[in-house]
Amino acid sequence: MNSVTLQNIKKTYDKGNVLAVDDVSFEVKEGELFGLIGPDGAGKTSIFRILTTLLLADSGSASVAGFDVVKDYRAIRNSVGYMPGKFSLYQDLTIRENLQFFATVFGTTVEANYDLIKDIYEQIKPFNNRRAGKLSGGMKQKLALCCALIHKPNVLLLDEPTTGVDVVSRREFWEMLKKLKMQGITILVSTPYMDEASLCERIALIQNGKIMSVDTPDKIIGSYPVDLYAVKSENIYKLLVDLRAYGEVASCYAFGEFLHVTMKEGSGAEQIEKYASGKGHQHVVANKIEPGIEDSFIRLMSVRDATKS
Ligand SMILES: Nc1ncnc2c1ncn2[C@@H]1O[C@H](COP(=O)(O)OP(=O)(O)OP(=O)(O)O)[C@@H](O)[C@H]1O
Repeated sequence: MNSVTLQNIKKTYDKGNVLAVDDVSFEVKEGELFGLIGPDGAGKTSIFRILTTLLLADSGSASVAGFDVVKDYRAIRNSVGYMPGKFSLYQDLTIRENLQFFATVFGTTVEANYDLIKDIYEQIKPFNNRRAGKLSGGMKQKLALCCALIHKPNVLLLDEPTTGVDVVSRREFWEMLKKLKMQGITILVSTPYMDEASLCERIALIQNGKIMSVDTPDKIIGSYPVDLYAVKSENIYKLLVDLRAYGEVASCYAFGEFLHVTMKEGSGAEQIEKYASGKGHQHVVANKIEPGIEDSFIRLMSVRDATKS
């Protein structure tokens, strides 16, 4: 059974001039940890706001926990835990007061649902009397997650929960999500960090409001259709310019200290090295590598742009 479904959802702003969500369809299965992965402005927040009944789509339909986002908006609000991208807690209330506030809004108490939040809450409990505005990013994120869980939702919708949070807190957060998933909660989480894709069971890659692919991270990476090379030399910027001008190169982009390069048919690492050396580059290294999600994302984007033009 699906816990979240979107069918042909479209959303525009500014009287139709900004197309934020472009005919988006995907499903999140019950109990799944599903990632919506895309850069800033891709349309993630608009999708979350539509799913949490805070925004109406122009067209299409969507349901969460079996409830239609338009007809059954009241029921959705009770069965969904939502953690918005922007910090949503009351800055002037303490940790304890924020939790109590959210519990009261949902007609419950912190004590009644303690089991579900216990592991997360106990990490911030020593700071119970600190105002939310004075917490670190990681602590705010834990408190926001506790507040989103306080009414025992079946589905958690987390919009960029790890944005701006340090690496250790990000890792801890994903561990918490895995534990919540094990308790049967369906989780839809968005992130601009491609490295977090591998922590999800399935992902949807989104760019400019359009879903480019929906599958497991392994399958998306496995469907990368050509060989990929990591290339470097002593002058990486000149190498980028030279390789982009080389007729045998299909794509070339900077990736950390390397360039990631794909070639037109029949060409390989040796040919890259020979060409670069011929252009006067020193210490040229070209190795065939396994692509990652970011490479798949870039390729899907360029394929889509090529079919558009
Ligand atoms: N209220 C609004 N009025 C006009 N344009 C908007 C509005 N909200 C979002 N947009 C535009 O819609 C597009 C999608 O924005 P959205 O916030 O849904 O994306 P996002 O992937 O969540 O990115 P971000 O992390 O930057 O919020 C962007 O081009 C954004 O500028």
